[in-house]
Amino acid sequence: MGFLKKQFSTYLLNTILFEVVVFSWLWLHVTCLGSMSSIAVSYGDKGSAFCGLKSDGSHTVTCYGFNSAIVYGTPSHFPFIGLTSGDGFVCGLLMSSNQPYCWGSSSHIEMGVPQPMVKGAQYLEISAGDYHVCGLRKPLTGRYRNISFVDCWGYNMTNNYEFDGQIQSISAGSEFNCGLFSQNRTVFCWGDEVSSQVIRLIPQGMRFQKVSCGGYHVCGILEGVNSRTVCWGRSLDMEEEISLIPNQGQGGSVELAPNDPMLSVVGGKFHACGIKSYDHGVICWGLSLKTSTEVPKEIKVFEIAAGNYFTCGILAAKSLEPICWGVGFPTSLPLAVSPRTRKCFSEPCPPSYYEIEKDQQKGLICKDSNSHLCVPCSGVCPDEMYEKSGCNSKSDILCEYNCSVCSSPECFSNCSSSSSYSNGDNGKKSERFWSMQLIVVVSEIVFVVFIVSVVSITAVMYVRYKLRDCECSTTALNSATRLNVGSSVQKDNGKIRPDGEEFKIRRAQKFTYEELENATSGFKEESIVGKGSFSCVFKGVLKDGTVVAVKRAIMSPNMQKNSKEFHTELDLLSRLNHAHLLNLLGYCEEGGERLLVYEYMAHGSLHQHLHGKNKELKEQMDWIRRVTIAVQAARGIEYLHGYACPPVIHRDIKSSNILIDEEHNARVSDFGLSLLGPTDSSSPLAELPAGTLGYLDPEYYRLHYLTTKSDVYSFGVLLLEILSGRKAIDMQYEEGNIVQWSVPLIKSGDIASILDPCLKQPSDIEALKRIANVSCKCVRMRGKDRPSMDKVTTSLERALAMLMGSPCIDQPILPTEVVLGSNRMHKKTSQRSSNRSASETDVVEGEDQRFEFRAPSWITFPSVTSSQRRKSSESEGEVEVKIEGRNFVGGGDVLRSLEEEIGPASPQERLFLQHNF
Ligand SMILES: Nc1ncnc2c1ncn2[C@@H]1O[C@H](COP(=O)(O)OP(=O)(O)OP(=O)(O)O)[C@@H](O)[C@H]1O
Repeated sequence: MGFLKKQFSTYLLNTILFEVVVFSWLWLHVTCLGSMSSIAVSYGDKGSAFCGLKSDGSHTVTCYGFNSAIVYGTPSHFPFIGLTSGDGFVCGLLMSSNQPYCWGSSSHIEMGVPQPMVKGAQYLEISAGDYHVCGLRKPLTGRYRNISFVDCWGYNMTNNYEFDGQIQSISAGSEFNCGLFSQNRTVFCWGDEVSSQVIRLIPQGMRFQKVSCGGYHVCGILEGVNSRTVCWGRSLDMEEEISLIPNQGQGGSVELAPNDPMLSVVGGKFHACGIKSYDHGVICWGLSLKTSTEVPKEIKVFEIAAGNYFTCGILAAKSLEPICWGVGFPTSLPLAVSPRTRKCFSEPCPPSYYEIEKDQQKGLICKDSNSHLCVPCSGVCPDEMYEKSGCNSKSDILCEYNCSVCSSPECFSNCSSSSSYSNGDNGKKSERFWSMQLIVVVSEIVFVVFIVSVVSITAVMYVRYKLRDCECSTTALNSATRLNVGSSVQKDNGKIRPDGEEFKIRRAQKFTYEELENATSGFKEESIVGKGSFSCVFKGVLKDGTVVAVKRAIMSPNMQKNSKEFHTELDLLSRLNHAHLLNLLGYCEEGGERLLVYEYMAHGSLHQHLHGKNKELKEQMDWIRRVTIAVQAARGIEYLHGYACPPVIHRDIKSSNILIDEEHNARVSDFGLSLLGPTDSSSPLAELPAGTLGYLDPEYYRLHYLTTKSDVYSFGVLLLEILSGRKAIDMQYEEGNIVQWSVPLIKSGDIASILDPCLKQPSDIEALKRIANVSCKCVRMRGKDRPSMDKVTTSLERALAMLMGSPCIDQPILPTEVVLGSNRMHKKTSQRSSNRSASETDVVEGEDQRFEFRAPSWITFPSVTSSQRRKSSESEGEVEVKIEGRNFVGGGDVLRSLEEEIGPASPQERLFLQHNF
């Protein structure tokens, strides 16, 4: 960008040159609503007025305008040092006594010399606000030289103010005043702060040349060659019922001063204007009334003064005549005003002064007609300009834009506009300029686009890099689920890879078949601890003495299915790590053998405890232990949904998949049916739903709409199982389906009748009531109406705390042992909060579904050979029905309520539902 600009600048330097004549006076007094100057403008109900010191050198004042009290009350014979004005009045600093003298129609300012007056007080400067005027006393000498006094008269201000330190100048705002300390050049303000806040907002550590107040703001010109302007305060009085618009080309806030170097600034009610130091042009900013006239273009002025909504200046080029803009200014001003800085010399102007040209001297008379009327030369040229010719007795310094270092819009526009005025081949130069400018603009756009692209690409790559583990995992699973058993190769995106080669097995150890055979004493019958749909589970002892459970895939004709589930579980368990998930220790894959090695769960499954023949075992499962297990299982599932990356939907939550370790902690097991998500939510479900009868989410079955809420449904059934001690489906009862039986009872408030009769009811069943309510919400027909697992966990934790008699049910009793083996990119946004109110203990209604998706196309459900299978658990001989298809028979009311909620079922679905419920 800089390179292009440089080329452009060089080009401009060679082709464009134009000149700007700059006038400047080294010292001009600042004016505000009424700071002292050779001109003053009054405003208010009685009309505006313009007063100026006559140009004949008499220092007497003449006023014009609509306020007759000012115009006719003008003390025309008193010479004044300077003038100031406010709402309906004008004051002048008398040359004879250095005291203020005021006239006009103000009810706050006395006509004549304002009283009370400190005897003998002489003033260096006076300045008027809306309804008051202040005078800066001449500096004291001797031991009081470091004390300054300011006397004020008028509304709310009549007082003598004492300040430590010498004050260089003062300026009055609407109802406040500011001063500038001579020594450190800092600004201080006093008076009413409420509407302006100018005291609080004073910029710290800045040194000012001048300061000037407006209605509710202050502007100061900073020290230094740049003479930058800084404004602060509130430009807008909220109580004003007037419509204000930003000044043309400038921001709406008066605090946003332009960067141009300034000679002086003045403040109106909501606006400010300044004289630019390099060309004496005027620039205004802030807010003005809609009907305001703009600053006349290309005027050059010696001095300016601001009223409330208008500003007046003394034209430098047109016989020193006044000119005003804004709203409500006095019109037809025939007055020529002498610049306060003019001097008459008998000799030609001395160094740093130059003579005002004769044609501009109309009306400006020196006492001696042979004298030379001189004014001070301007200071130095601003940054973007250079001094083309210096100050001499006949002319001011001449500054010219240095087009090679343009940075401001003014500089650019001046440089460009000058091209059309340069002599010779003007047209061509202009054309070249604009074509060059076009090139520059296009180049800049291309450059910006390039930078944005580079930054975006870098950001995307960085994010991808950070997410690489997550993606890898998906890929691995993707591959795993596509694996074809029976052939030693698999296809993935057209690439042929050796079977299982790319599995990312991190912690799982690879065992030989022989090792596991030895550990289980040759897989003998006595070692079997359980049987699943596709596997037998054996207890075994490894060489190092570790007791393990070895899950051996049943050798079936459907090898592809076995292998698929084997790899799904292998892959999932390898990447998951949580205190309440069953840990995978290793695996073996040799020939047709598929074996997974787990930690051994000494106390079997929750199903065995709840529904086993051993009554003692069931009774051992007291309420606290049951709810503890529920909380732990909930945490495990919550981890799968919220923390695992990618999130995992278990799909087969049931009591036989909740195992219990030596310390009676629950572990969620059996990931054979688990799916990873989320992925492309628009992908249709590839195959049929799977799960276990009684636990299966009806919405998932009906609509194939798989979400984490499907697990929530199953978990709800599990909770009902824990509370009632009944199986999910138990045909020995009239109401065989646990949901159908218990939910109406819970809803009617009859909790006691669903509680397990094997256990004594706790004295306070409130905790169990809460759990029952949670389970009801979990088994709602629509997934989106069910709570998320984190909400369920929180509710259960609180219920457990209650059950254990914890004084503070907001604090979970069990530590949350989330061991994050996978990254937390998918960590839920709604973290459980321990400081929720007790009223929130119930799960939130209408919870959003965080990982709602349709199963992606790459997921293949276990293929179905039989629509319904019976699985016998070796250890308990119980019967559990597992479904993977739709061919079912049976009946029930649930179907009706489901139909009411999610629409009528197809004949096939009706069969399933009738059978299932
Ligand atoms: N790590 C283990 N420690 C002790 N017993 C276990 C272990 N894993 C499984 N079991 C026992 O083996 C039984 C069968 O487990 P498995 O995970 O193979 O099948 P399932 O989940 O019960 O049935 P399905 O696979 O059809 O869903 C369990 O119910 C449990 O009793």
